[in-house]
Amino acid sequence: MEIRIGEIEYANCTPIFTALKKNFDCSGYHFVREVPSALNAMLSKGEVDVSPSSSIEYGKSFEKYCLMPKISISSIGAVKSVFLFSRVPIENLHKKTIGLTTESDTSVNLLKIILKKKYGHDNEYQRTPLPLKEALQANEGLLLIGDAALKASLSEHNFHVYDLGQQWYEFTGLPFVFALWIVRREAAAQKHTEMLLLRDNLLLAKKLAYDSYDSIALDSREREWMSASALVDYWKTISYDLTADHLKGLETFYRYAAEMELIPTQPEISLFS
Ligand SMILES: C=C(O[C@@H]1C=C(C(=O)O)C=C[C@H]1O)C(=O)O
Repeated sequence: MEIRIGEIEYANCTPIFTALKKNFDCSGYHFVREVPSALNAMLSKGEVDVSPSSSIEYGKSFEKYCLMPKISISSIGAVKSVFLFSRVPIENLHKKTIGLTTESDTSVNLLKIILKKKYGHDNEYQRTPLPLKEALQANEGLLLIGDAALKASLSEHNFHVYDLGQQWYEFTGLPFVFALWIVRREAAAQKHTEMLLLRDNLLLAKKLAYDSYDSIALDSREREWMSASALVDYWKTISYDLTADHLKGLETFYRYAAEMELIPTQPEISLFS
């Protein structure tokens, strides 16, 4: 049976998907390229079977999902692609309105936790599709993720910039898990053999990717707007693992999210097998 796989259309997903497509038979896979918020919605509705998706999506609806083991999109410190841009220093953002990218579900909640728990701020939030400069005319701050954040950080501007992976690490001393490979339980049951093979292929693809960042960068579509060496640096910054320490970071994130009623309850972690 065919597996429908979500593919985040950001540079952070290029290594794993390139290695998967290059080294394994993908004829039984149908890939859907989208931004994370769209993939979360498709996963929730059953329009894809499995996807790297916002970690908060698992937290919101864990009963209907399980997780691919040993794989994620995380950072241990700075992440380089999840930024709060601000007209004023972060300490002065109390009561200010912050614009939020329409592409994210996890980082918007991470930002709410950081501003509330680390800085003691209360803020208004507003989703906006506007680019950096326009969004910061209407709001005091702006959250961007993924390629838009990478591009904005490479552009010329005079705003204050805060890396949310770094902010989290300073606050908790733990990794931050932005995305998990979330599997719909229904698909895991119906397509069990195929899903087991995908799990094995993915974990091998992760290893192969770690060893071939240079060659993956040379052929990547991101080369149009980012140098190969900057891409390799970026991929080396991201942690694609899901270790006990990552899970500690994830559970800490869920604990804060539940405390702030951003999710209904602390989710149980259940791994696909
Ligand atoms: C590190 C990143 O992690 C992402 C952040 C996500 C979110 O905020 O919901 C979802 C998927 C990841 O791609 C990034 O996109 O820059």
